[in-house]
Amino acid sequence: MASATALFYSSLTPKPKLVYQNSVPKHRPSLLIVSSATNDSHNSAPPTALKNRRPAEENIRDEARRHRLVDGGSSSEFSAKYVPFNAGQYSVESYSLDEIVYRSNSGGLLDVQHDMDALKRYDGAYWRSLFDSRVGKTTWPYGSGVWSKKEWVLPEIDPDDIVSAFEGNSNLFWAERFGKEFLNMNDLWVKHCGISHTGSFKDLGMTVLVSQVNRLRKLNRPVVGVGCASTGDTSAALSAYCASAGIPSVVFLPANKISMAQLVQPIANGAFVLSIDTDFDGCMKLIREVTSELPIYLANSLNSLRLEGQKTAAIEILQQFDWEVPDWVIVPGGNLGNIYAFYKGFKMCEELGLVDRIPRLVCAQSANANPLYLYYKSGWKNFKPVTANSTFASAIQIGDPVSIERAVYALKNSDGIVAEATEEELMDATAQADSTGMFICPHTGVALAALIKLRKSGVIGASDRTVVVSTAHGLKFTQSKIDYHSKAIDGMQCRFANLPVQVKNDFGAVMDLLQQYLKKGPKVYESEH
Ligand SMILES: Cc1ncc(COP(=O)(O)O)c(C=O)c1O
Ligand SMILES: N[C@@H](CCOP(=O)(O)O)C(=O)O
Repeated sequence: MASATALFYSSLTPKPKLVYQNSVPKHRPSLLIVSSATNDSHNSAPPTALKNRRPAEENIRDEARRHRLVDGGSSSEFSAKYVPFNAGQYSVESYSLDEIVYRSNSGGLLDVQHDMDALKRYDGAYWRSLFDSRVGKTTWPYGSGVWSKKEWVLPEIDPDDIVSAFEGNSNLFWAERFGKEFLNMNDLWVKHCGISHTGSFKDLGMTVLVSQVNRLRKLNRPVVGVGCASTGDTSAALSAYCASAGIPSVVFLPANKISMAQLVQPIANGAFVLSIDTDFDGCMKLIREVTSELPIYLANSLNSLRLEGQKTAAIEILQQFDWEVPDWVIVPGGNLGNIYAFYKGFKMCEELGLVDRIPRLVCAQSANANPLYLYYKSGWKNFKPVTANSTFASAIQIGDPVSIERAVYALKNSDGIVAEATEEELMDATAQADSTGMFICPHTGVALAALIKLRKSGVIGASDRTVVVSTAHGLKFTQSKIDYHSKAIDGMQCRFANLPVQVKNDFGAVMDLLQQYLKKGPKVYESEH
């Protein structure tokens, strides 16, 4: 006799439930019908078959390979190639991703163009289900937030060539107290891209670039090592991913302009580290010259491969809101690849029917390194690189951003805005965020300071759903926090400083202090110190 549960399920209109399995049936990427429950999670039946644990002698890469072999190989029905950035429909220039090319014939930027017609053979609901089905698994390579979107990233790479730390899937933090206390907002979110393998969003792009390098080396292309110029985070990601794949890495750092934590990352990961007596823009110029002479592959975001990984953070945000589109996304900008990556991720989701619009983008710059802001203020009339001044947001101390055209394109096509923040504004915003339980980097402080201004001017409304992209981990920037909280910054009030109180090793003295603190109330006590 049928059980009560079976009768209950049989009374529901059966709709195929799509569940991811790591085998990839040809012409139907990575989806398998395993039960006939409805898609409504309240009504869904438990899966009918339990998966067997893989044999002890097999690792997750082997397991994925075995499944591909059973399913008849891993040939992809999707593809991508390099084209000149924003070339227009009549351009025929294109390059295979297996070529080593960073610039178009005319010297312009490149973009990775996907075969959208092939992707459009599946509807938005299909892609949403596919991506959702891969979250939270350890299946190679889909346990990564980047590679869980493989068909939209590098569709043709063999999973065996992928170098991944299961990056991505970062926390989308509801900034409840910060929103309520400082901005009268209740739908404010911080996408913590810096809570990641090497502590910044660069991991998202670097897994893609280093995986492609791994493939190029297996194809015997002339790539002896990989190199970048860096303000600290790109070099950390590059050296870690290269070390994990056994590929040599070379990093050019502006001497004395990056944090100690960032400097030690490539050193520890065994990179060849050159500390050069110039700024980031000087290092960038040098690495471009060097990589055009030597078989060292360029890993900066001038290389459009990086942006394919970085764009998955945008897809993830939509996914985390159950495919509802936020009103605003605020991104700190330096070399300006990331703002375009976000635009591209959102735009692909719109074009492929996962969502019906894209959010408005805000790019936030430090006032000490603000070439995009100045360009925006000129009505996009007059772009001039600047010499970037020193800023606590040291990773965006960039005066001649390589992706300027990409950023302008992203902002114009998303009804976007550019904002800037002074040193005091960005450090205050950082301290305010930290006082509500975050521990953010100064670049995220730039983005929050921009948000504070846009809220005050009424551009962003109290109930607008807003996402601030946090780009690095605060632990990389502890010196700036120490300077702020010890009020050791010339000309800065440090209004939100929380000074430690020195007290002798004496019970009475400690009790006196605590009683004062409790009597006055923590808030009053803090503002007096
Ligand atoms: C922590 C951090 N935030 C923001 C940025 C800016 O990103 P992009 O250069 O893509 O504009 C960078 C690097 O430039 C960074 O390292
Ligand atoms: N902040 C970056 C600067 C270089 O940016 P990239 O995205 O072009 O590599 C860094 O951390 O080096």
